[in-house]
Amino acid sequence: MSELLTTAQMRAIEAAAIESGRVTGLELMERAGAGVVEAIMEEWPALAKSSYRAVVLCGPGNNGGDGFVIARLLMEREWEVQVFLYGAPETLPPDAKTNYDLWCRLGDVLPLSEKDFRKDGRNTADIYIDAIFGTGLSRAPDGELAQFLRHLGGAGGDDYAARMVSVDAPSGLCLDSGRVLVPPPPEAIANLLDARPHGAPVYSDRFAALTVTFQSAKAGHFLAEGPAVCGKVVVKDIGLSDWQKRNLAAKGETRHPAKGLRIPKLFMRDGPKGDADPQLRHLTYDMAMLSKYRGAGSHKFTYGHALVLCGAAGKTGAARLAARGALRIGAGVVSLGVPAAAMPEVTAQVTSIMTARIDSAEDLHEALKDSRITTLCLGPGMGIARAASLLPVALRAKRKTVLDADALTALSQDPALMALLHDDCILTPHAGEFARLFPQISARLKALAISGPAYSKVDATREAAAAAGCSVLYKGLDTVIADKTGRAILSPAYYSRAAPWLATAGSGDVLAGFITGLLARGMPVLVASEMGAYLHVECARSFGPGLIAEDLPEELPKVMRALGVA
Ligand SMILES: NC(=O)C1=CN([C@@H]2O[C@H](COP(=O)(O)OP(=O)(O)OC[C@H]3O[C@@H](n4cnc5c(N)ncnc54)[C@H](O)[C@@H]3O)[C@@H](O)[C@H]2O)[C@@H](O)CC1
Ligand SMILES: Nc1ncnc2c1ncn2[C@@H]1O[C@H](COP(=O)(O)OP(=O)(O)O)[C@@H](O)[C@H]1O
Ligand SMILES: [K+]
Repeated sequence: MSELLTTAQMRAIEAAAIESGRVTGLELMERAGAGVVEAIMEEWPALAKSSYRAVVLCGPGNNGGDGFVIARLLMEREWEVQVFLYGAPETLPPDAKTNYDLWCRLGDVLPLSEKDFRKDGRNTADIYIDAIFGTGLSRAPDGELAQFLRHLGGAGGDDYAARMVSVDAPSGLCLDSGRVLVPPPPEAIANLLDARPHGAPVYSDRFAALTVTFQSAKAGHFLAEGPAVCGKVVVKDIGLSDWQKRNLAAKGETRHPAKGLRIPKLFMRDGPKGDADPQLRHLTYDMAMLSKYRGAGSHKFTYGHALVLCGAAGKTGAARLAARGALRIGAGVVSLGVPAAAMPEVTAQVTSIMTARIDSAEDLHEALKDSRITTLCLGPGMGIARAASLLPVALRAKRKTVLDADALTALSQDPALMALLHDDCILTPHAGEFARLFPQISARLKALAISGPAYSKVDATREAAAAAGCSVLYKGLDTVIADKTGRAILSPAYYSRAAPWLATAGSGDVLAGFITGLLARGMPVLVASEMGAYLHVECARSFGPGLIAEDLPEELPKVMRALGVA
């Protein structure tokens, strides 16, 4: 687990460090610049062996200040360095101005314009440093600057991405939301190189080969367009971990010393270890905790009985996939609740999964008299009408409940059903289902991001969970899981964890099954959901090309063993 920071949290941590008197802003800037140079040499070891040519593009704030440090450090390595500045030197903040002055003893600074930049073959450098905007981006770049960024983004046919190193963020990317900010119409429309219905982003594709950020990755590196434009993200320690740890209030929030803001923390599972933060350990289990008890006295019901409600004949595959996922992940007993007419189809297909005839709400009510059924899963292949008829009984039973697919559609059509959701429910919508369930939140998320911090998928998922009164797992390559109190975990399938083979029919059904199985085993809802999402991606990565949904549960034994589950 690692923590993802918002820009406000980063500022709060930096302010706390500087206020302590143990470090100055200038020292932090020097460490940041040195971190970028180090990351460049690690990424391209050949560059460390000789002197090359760099172009450094500096902006009007401290991101630009980092740029002047980088320019100086590269020149100390006898590189040829060309520096451009967007904005006036006299308005640079103090630390950036100090580094500007230091650089001016070594070389020139040219005003940043596309014309000057392209003159004299300046697009032939070995490395470009994008130090225009970082965490201080407050609105979309517009006018000539937007034009210039589009040029850097490859709009004019020159391709800089393979040699571009962004400091903290590709300039124009909102580090809270991962949205590339877009200048408002009509200017965006006038500048369109690539006409889109809602205006063109400043740039829309891969922008940098490497993005070097400081202390912790920011949410925007892993959300929305962030991964596409950052290339690769490297985090460099600049010595703020004491303050990052201390800046934690009892409920897992960052305090903002200046404004008294309380910002809930955001975690990302990026490995099998869960020990992110002592105060949140209950949320962040190690994978090893999936092991089954080795001593005497445990039996199948120790690991819970999950009931997966199945749809009509010809539509039972989705529920069977979910049930198989729940069983493989370690639920003690898994049953399918099957309509009579679908029973022959289901029984012909399953062996270790049990079946129970459930035609009606009364049948479900009867089945739930068995208190050993701890967990329910409704939705995959169920049909909307069947979901709507079984949901009232299922929700009133107050078991741990996973709601996916048709159950989500049924919920979105009936506010009375929504009102029955409770703490132990988890909704697992993809973007289309999310839009049906939470149309206003979804519209806000889809709107153009013009100013920062832009509304993010984390904001949207937290808001949806609060509105629904239960937990929500909003699927995608940047899956976000939140509970109604605002606790949130990001489960990305990006960068080194990319899992494109998951884009296959039925993979969402298996995810619902994984979460169902973990809930049956007794895990809290948020833990089961984030662990299920993590294992889902791991199974896809482990299997690789050719993956179909059936393979996901079958890959679990190998994946769990590799993650230390005994
Ligand atoms: N916070 C920290 O702990 C540290 C920050 N450092 C660097 O400082 C950066 C943050 O510095 P700042 O807060 O000065 O912010 P930035 O340097 O990212 O940008 C802020 C400046 O850009 C202007 N601006 C914002 N959006 C604009 C737009 N669309 N068009 C034109 N101008 C725009 C603002 O008015 C302000 O002058 C970080 O990204 C990082 O690179 C590092 O030096 C080390 C430590
Ligand atoms: N390209 C991709 N990379 C990583 N994960 C993906 C990708 N495409 C889809 N997924 C994941 O696969 C699952 C698909 O679920 P869903 O949309 O409900 O599909 P289905 O209904 O076919 O099962 C989600 O967990 C989603 O996050
Ligand atoms: K930048």
